[in-house]
Amino acid sequence: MKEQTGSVILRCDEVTVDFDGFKAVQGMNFSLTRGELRFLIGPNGAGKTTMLDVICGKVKPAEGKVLFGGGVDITRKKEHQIAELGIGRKFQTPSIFPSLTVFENFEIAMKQNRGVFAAMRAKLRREERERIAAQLALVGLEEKAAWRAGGLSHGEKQWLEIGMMLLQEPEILLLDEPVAGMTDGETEKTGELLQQIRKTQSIVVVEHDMEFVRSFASKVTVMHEGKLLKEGSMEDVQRDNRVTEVYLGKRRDADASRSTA
Ligand SMILES: Nc1ncnc2c1ncn2[C@@H]1O[C@H](COP(=O)(O)OP(=O)(O)OP(=O)(O)O)[C@@H](O)[C@H]1O
Repeated sequence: MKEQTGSVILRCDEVTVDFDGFKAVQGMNFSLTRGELRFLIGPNGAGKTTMLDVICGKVKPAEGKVLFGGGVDITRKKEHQIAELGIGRKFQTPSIFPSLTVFENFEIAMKQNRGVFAAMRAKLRREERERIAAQLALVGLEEKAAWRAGGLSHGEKQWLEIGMMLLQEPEILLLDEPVAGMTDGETEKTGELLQQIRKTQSIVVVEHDMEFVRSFASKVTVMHEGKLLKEGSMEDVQRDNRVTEVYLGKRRDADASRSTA
């Protein structure tokens, strides 16, 4: 694993997505290396979520290619095939089982291919228990293993779902606004968790919280109107006039609507 750090794990070449004539993504290039924690930012409607949808197979591009790992073409593969190959997607709303305990949620994630009820009946092997324990510790939910998942805080639910994803052992995690609605403390903890995860996996995060991005990003990709606007360190990105314009323009609009309200 270690010697592979720095090699390309995902490449999107000239991806274009056409929604009935509207090009949500236009000729987008995106490349991710192993062990990277990449932030994908840009104003509303820039095409960020659509890019995640393309990578996980939910949306098929009209043009372009998506290559995974050593160059496996996943452009036309089905969503479940892409998940099996090792790309996990987390959506904004957590998909957990609220009436089951945190531990039971992990148990189901571990045995997902057996179906929910079969998974509940099947006895865990020792190594499976150990993997769950390790995941509980990683996401900081050890002491809440017996809690009903529905009783967790918003942040804890997000961590539970991230932990459940990790039990599937994906090579790439795609996260859409993971800190939306979190407290400052939860946001900080999420950043630290992502830093931990990137030691073994690669992560792409779509994010609007610029404070969070500033604190935890090494490389940032900025999209605007379906295209790549800028890529680099947060400092590089912030210094770029075109990026400032895109964001300031948005702020000016928001200010204008506030002052006329
Ligand atoms: N299924 C769809 N059909 C038609 N248009 C769509 C569809 N999904 C997204 N769009 C449009 O494509 C554009 C890009 O959307 P997308 O959700 O990818 O942007 P985004 O950068 O993630 O924005 P936000 O930050 O607001 O989530 C938007 O104009 C959106 O309205």
